[in-house]
Amino acid sequence: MENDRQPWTRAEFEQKLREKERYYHIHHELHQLMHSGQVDKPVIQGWVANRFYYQTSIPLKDAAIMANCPDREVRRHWIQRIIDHDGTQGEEGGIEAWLQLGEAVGLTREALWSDQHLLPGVKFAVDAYVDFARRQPWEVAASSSLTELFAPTIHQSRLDAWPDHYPWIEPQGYAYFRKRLSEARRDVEHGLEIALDFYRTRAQQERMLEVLQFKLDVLWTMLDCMWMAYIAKRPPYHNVGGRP
Ligand SMILES: O=C(O)c1cc(C(=O)O)c2c(n1)C(=O)C(=O)c1cc(C(=O)O)[nH]c1-2
Repeated sequence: MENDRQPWTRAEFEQKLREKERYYHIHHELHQLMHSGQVDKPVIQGWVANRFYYQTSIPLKDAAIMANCPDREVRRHWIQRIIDHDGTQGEEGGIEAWLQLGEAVGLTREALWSDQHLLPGVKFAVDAYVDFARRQPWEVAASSSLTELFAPTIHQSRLDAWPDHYPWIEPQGYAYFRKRLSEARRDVEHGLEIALDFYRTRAQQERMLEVLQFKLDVLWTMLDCMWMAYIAKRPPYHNVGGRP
């Protein structure tokens, strides 16, 4: 029977989470094209502009988790994620670093802040992530951030491959990816601890795999939308004269 099944041990459960790497957006064809130097400037610009919406939504997502969390110790820890992105006096943070990435690929700050390049499907996917964090128990929402288990590899791969393929990108643009290498590892340590403590029964553990899949779907869907717009050159309303 469903409830009679043994829970996975912590090590087994962590292994199951790590196996989800197979669906990480590092394997999306758009990321593969970007990684192998096969996209042109407008594609990189489109990706940077659309991802900006994700970057600016992450602190809203983390604030929603904190708003639902009665545990002071957890909040003391979790607040660092908001500071990482929003910055603080003397330490500008990830959103500023992403704006510099925008400038390094030839976009203005105004273009990023105005969302003028933001595709509706990317917006829907990112909003679904923030909405999930607002509605779910804080432990569940917290564990959905665990796609970050796989993020240092993708950040490192950009640092390794992009300067050769895209020499026109100004070097200061890479600070964001460098900064995230250590931040993501630290976030994952805390996120894993929460998830491994919270999901105890086998049914709960399996539910956690679905939560992680939801987050993988968010990331994958963002790239599907960008693929349609920038690779297939079929942005929304392309056959009826473009967006109003
Ligand atoms: O560039 C990427 O591929 C990537 C992926 C992810 C992720 O896996 O969610 C994050 C980030 N970057 C990132 O920079 C970041 O700050 C971040 C926060 C979170 C989160 O869910 O709380 N994911 C990610």
